Amino acid sequence: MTFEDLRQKLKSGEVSSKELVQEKINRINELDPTLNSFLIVNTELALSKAEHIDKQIASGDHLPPLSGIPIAIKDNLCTKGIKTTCASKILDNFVPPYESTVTKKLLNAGAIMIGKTNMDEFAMGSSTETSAFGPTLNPWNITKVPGGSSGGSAASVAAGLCYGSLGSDTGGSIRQPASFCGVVGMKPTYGRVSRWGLIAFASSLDQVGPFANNVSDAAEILQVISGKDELDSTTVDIPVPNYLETLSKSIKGMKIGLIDNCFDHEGLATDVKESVLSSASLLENLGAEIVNISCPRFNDGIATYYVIAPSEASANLARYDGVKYGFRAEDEQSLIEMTSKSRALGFGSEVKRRILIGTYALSAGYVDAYYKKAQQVRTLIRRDFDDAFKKVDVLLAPTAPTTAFGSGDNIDNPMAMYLSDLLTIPANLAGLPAISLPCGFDKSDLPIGLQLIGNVFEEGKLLQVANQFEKAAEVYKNRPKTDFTL
Ligand SMILES: NC(=O)C[C@H](N)C(=O)O
Repeated sequence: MTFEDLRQKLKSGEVSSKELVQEKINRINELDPTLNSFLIVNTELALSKAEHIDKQIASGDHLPPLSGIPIAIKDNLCTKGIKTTCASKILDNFVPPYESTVTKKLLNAGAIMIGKTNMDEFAMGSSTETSAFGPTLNPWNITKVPGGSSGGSAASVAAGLCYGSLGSDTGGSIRQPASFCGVVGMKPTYGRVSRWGLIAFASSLDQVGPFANNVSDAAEILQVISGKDELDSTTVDIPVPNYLETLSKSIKGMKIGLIDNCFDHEGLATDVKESVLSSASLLENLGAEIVNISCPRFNDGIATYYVIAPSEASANLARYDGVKYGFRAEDEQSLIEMTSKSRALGFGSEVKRRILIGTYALSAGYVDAYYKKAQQVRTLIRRDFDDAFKKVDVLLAPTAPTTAFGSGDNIDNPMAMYLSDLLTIPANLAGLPAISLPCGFDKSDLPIGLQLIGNVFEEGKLLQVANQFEKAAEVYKNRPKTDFTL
């Protein structure tokens, strides 16, 4: 069911919002003890909001678009009066006194926040295994990871525990879990969506975006959360187009570029390669022209990102000093001791690794060799994209080199874990919008993700191509068999 179907059913009285919420809560109670995709479920609040909306529907009020629809929120978005932990021990007791802009916009659009979803600690990871509150499992196969860092947001949509969710994407954290869990996930252009109230990881890269069961629902969520925000000076004052209006336009004559540098990687799984290439043929059948495009610096993205992102993280995470908020170590004799101990006990090992790498890359004597050099390569990567978009409308690549890997497989091997972001990172470094949507399954029946990358502020084109693909490929008809608790 799409949001449009739900709206019709709510309007005709075939179903009430309270029933929708209750159904999701029952499903969470049944499946989430296994999946662990939620950190908090707002049962009382969600049900009372639903009752209120049902009354408004009954009295014939004209209601905003997402009214009565249960949506989940990644736990790095501040929610007023509701604990927001970033899946870290250091924020375990943090109750924000304010609401993030994106959640405020969703609430104003009538959505019901059913709960806060699990994630890698501070969004650092690609498997949701670095959460201080236990890993999330993949609903397609519970021995596999759901991807990360927004693994809870992806798994909860895939398992039908909510109708859509929000995640954040710094190096692939929306698209890679969307790919692993067989749902749609989109990272908007840097500046399209406000980050006010998003707990910062790497501020020149972080973006908030939607997860959904289908492209039109993702477009609806994006529509609601986009736009200039006085509280985030990095948002850009460019009118937000009506994404739904262009969704069903034909893609005839559109030029789609296959990034050929993506396809010659030894780490690219054969099933993934074949499925993505046959998706390109399907787009060709729909009237698009497929062109080979070279982005020579594409594969340098990963080395660049793992200098820039930790550098920014080391600065952003300096605020967790045991004084202002969060966890504080007891019985220390001096301020320095208290701060070091609070950080030593409060942060997990991946977060510490990033802080160490970032502090090193920014230190006097090394900053030019690492941080400055990485920024220079970042510019070259962006220029490759600028050249590519002179020739094509949209670029096409796999979302991740593999399908979901096994729980525990990469957790002790950070390099292997980082490689999962190989194909998603370049869009973050260049600030470009990108979407992942299901395009097939591998031999073990795990979902494969197709990635489309667009020019700045061309989310509309991405959604249009994605929607046409989705309608033709019908991959979404397969759902995970969530009988793992039986
Ligand atoms: N945050 C992200 O976008 C995920 C990326 N895997 C990282 O660990 O940095």
